[in-house]
Amino acid sequence: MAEITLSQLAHSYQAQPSGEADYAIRRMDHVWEEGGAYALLGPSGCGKSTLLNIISGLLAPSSGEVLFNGRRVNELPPEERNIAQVFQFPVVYDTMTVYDNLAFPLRNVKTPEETVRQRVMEVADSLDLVAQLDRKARNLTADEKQKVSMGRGLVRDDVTAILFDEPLTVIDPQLKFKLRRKLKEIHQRFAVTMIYVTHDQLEASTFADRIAVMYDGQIVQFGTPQELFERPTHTFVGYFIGSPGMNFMSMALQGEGADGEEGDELVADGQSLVLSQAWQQAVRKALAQTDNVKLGIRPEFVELAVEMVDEEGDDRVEAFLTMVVEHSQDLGTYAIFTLQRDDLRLKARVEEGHPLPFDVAPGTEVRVRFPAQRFGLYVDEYRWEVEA
Ligand SMILES: Nc1ncnc2c1ncn2[C@@H]1O[C@H](COP(=O)(O)OP(=O)(O)OP(=O)(O)O)[C@@H](O)[C@H]1O
Repeated sequence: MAEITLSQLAHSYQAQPSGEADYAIRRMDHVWEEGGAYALLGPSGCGKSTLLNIISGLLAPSSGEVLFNGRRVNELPPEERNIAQVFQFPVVYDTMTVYDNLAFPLRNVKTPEETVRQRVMEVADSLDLVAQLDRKARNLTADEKQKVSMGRGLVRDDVTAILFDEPLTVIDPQLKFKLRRKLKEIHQRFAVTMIYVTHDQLEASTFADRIAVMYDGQIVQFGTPQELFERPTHTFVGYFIGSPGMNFMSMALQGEGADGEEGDELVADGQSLVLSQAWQQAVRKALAQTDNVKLGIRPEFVELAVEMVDEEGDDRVEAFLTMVVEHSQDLGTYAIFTLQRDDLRLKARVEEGHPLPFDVAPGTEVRVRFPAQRFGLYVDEYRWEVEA
């Protein structure tokens, strides 16, 4: 096992990259601590497989270093890096039995047969493969074959890390949940560093203690599932994590000031928004630097009221405005309301017991309130902390 450090790492598949857009991995520094259960989460094409292949040595980075326990391994070929990799599709020897498939990585490094037997039985037990041990791999279902692939990754206890590249793609949906839990149990049992690549947030959060969210060749946030949900540090994380994702309102100054300069009224997607003093100051400061300023709030934290309340004196609330329910989606135990006012659209999650019914009539006017602590200010897509 090892700590894996990526230092000033960058990779382009082009021989002569001319700009940032030509890089599959933009310059990054990152540390995967020894023994951690990590997920690398991001949309298709963001660079996840490229990053795994650089760690395992299948691909040499254009620049930067990969270090295992502080030692540079750039020059080491994959077989000397001791990384176990499990791919999307099963890699098994069809003519061998399940037992021999699982034993293969151990026998390869001349492990005594008694140890082989012990480890194979332990891994087969963890993955519910004991009953299949004597069967030829070619007679297995796709699910079972992928379990054997995983088992081959897990069987050696001297590996630097195990990298899983979307390992559950071929697995039956009903089994996926079970296998994710299994992998988590196995992590606890064997305490090996695991990096699990996926584009599925549920898969990432059931498996990992910490998730690295990747977007456009960069890790834009590294944190616990709760941190990613509660304090996304990049708009992409807000949008990608959660269902539906975070609401973002583009901020601008409106009206006409003296000498034809831009006005002084703060608007959110064209709507004037009553903001507390601290937030007004922060948004104005950001707008003095860039046009790309957004306020973000998750649908779960948007508060709705049908009656007017005295918000001015309520220091729990950072901002409020009046909107209309465009439509509602009843999802059984909660509902998602789409709220609208001219160009501004927001989603709000409404729980059972709320004074508004899930089938609220479209056109109903509601008071929308944004609680303090739940608001985020995003400047050029990155979060700024606001002292409220
Ligand atoms: N061998 C290659 N040659 C050229 N470009 C490549 C190669 N492999 C990947 N790319 C490009 O590099 C970028 C990152 O691809 P990568 O496969 O690492 O992403 P990913 O996040 O793993 O995507 P997916 O989830 O679809 O596998 C993409 O723009 C992709 O088109």
